[in-house]
Amino acid sequence: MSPDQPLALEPRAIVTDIEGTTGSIHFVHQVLFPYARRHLAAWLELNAAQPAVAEQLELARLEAGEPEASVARLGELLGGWIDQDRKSTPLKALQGMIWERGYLEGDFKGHVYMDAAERLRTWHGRGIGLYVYSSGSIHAQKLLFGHSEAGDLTGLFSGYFDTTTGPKREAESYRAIQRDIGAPGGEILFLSDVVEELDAAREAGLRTVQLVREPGMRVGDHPCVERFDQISFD
Ligand SMILES: CSCCC(=O)C(=O)COP(=O)(O)O
Ligand SMILES: [Mg+2]
Repeated sequence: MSPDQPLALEPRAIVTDIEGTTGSIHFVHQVLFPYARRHLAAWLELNAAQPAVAEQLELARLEAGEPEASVARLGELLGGWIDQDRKSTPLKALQGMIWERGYLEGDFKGHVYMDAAERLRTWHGRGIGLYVYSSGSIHAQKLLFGHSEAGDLTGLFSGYFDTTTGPKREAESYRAIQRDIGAPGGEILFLSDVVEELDAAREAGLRTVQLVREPGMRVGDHPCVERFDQISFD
C-alpha cells in the first residue's frame, strides 16, 4: 500500500499491537525489560506471598516443569525468560506488576509515537472502537497508555487483550478477539509490525496493515505503512 492509497471502507474496530507498532521496540527492550530484570529478585522476595503474585509464580513453576522451584530459583528462571523475550503469560503478568512502580515514581513514561497518538485520537473521535492486543499483560498495557509521553490515552480504548486470550501468532486468538468485539472479521483492522501475527489475524478473517517503522524489519505481503498517519479509509 502506498501512503496515499486509502484502505477500503472504514473499519468498525481497530486492534493494535504495542511494541514496534504504537511504540518503539527500543523502549520495551532497553527500558522496560532491563527495569524488570534489575528489580526482579528483590521484588519477588518482598512480594512472593501476595496471592496475585503467588498465583503467577505457581504458573511459572508449571511452565518451567519445576513444581518445587523456590522463589530464588524462579527469579533465575524468570530473569532468563526476560533475556530470551519469552512471551510467557506468568512472566508478563509479573513484569507488569514490577513496572507499576517505575511508572508511578516517574522513572519512565510509556513510549507512544506521536503519529499513533494523534491517529488513535482521531479514530476514537470518529467512533471506531479501539482495542489493544499485546503480549504484555493487560495491566502493563493500561500502565503504558495511562502514563504515556502523549498523556493518558486509556480513555481511547474500548478493550484490551493479552496472551490470556491466546498466543499472538495463532489464528484462534484473533477468532476469540473477534467474538469478544462482536464484529465480523472484515470490519476489524489489525495493526502490527510482526508478519506472523498479521498472517494469523488474516487467517481468522481480519483485515491487516503492517507497520514498518525501522529499516531491516521483515516485510510480508500485507498492506504496509511506516506511520499511522499513512493509514486512511474511504
Ligand atoms: C505492554 S508493554 C510491554 C510489552 C511486552 O512486554 C512485550 O512483550 C511486547 O509485546 P507486543 O505483543 O506488544 O509486541
Ligand atoms: Mg509488535
